[in-house]
Amino acid sequence: MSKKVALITGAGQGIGEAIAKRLTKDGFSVALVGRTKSKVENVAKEINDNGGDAYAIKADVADRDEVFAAVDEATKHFGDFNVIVNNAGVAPTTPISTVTPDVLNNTLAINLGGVVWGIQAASDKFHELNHGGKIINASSQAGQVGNPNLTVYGASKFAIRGVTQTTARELAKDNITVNAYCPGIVKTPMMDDIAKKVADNAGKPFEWGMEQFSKDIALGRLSRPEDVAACVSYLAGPDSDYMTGQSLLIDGGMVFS
Ligand SMILES: NC(=O)c1ccc[n+]([C@@H]2O[C@H](COP(=O)([O-])OP(=O)(O)OC[C@H]3O[C@@H](n4cnc5c(N)ncnc54)[C@H](O)[C@@H]3O)[C@@H](O)[C@H]2O)c1
Ligand SMILES: CC(=O)[C@H](C)O
Repeated sequence: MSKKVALITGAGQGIGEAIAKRLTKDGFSVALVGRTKSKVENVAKEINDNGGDAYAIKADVADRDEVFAAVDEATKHFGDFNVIVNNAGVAPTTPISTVTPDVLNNTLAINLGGVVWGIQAASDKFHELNHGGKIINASSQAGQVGNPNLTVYGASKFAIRGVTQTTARELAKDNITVNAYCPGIVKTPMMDDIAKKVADNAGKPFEWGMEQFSKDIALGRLSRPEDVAACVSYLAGPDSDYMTGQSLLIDGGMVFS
């Protein structure tokens, strides 16, 4: 039986890389999408060198045409298309006084636009292939509770939960599920960058910046990209066939009042 095909955006590092490797372990062929071709090519090579079936595609998720082209290219390469993980995102640190039209528009174009174009391209492809599929979106704990200094980022992540619910209701009749994952504080370049900027703004060391986000974690440790990938593995697999419109909080034991 041929392998199922998953496309992961932002797969050149961090959580996206971990998802690509986990879905490979789960038996998927994986298309890795990123703005920087060399980054996704490096991850694809590592996966293929270890017996996987990976293919790298350059695309900017803020560009609707490039997202549609990436889904078409993945389908042409592998011969089918079953799962999309709209993982790519950016996380500017924006105390409210610093928000500019460019930061707002650019962040929403990537974090929200990238998810909307991914949902649109994937659902169109599932209809064309005359079968259902799974759409999985990256939200965040910052899309469940307000984090100081993350107004723009948090707004985009709250929005993804709404888009997940609306499109889940629209697409359910075609056996297409739409869910989101909401990681807590995960040790990746994105999180390091946020912690550094928050610390710099306060004139404090990097460790203080990270502490501002990790002090609420009951387990007392940051999440790892592979912890998030385990949740996406569930959402991409048959055990979640009955679920849609959900935003799963994988918060590393953060306890929200
Ligand atoms: N790290 C965390 O603590 C955390 C927590 C909750 C949610 N998330 C979410 O998980 C996802 C991955 O986060 P991460 O920590 O791995 O981030 P990261 O910055 O380490 O990696 C993100 C990847 O996405 C790519 N990317 C960014 N903009 C793109 C675009 N326009 N087109 C294509 N690729 C693009 C980047 O090049 C990078 O390779 C993001 O959506 C983020 O919001 C992260
Ligand atoms: C701070 C946070 O929740 C991440 C970046 O989504």
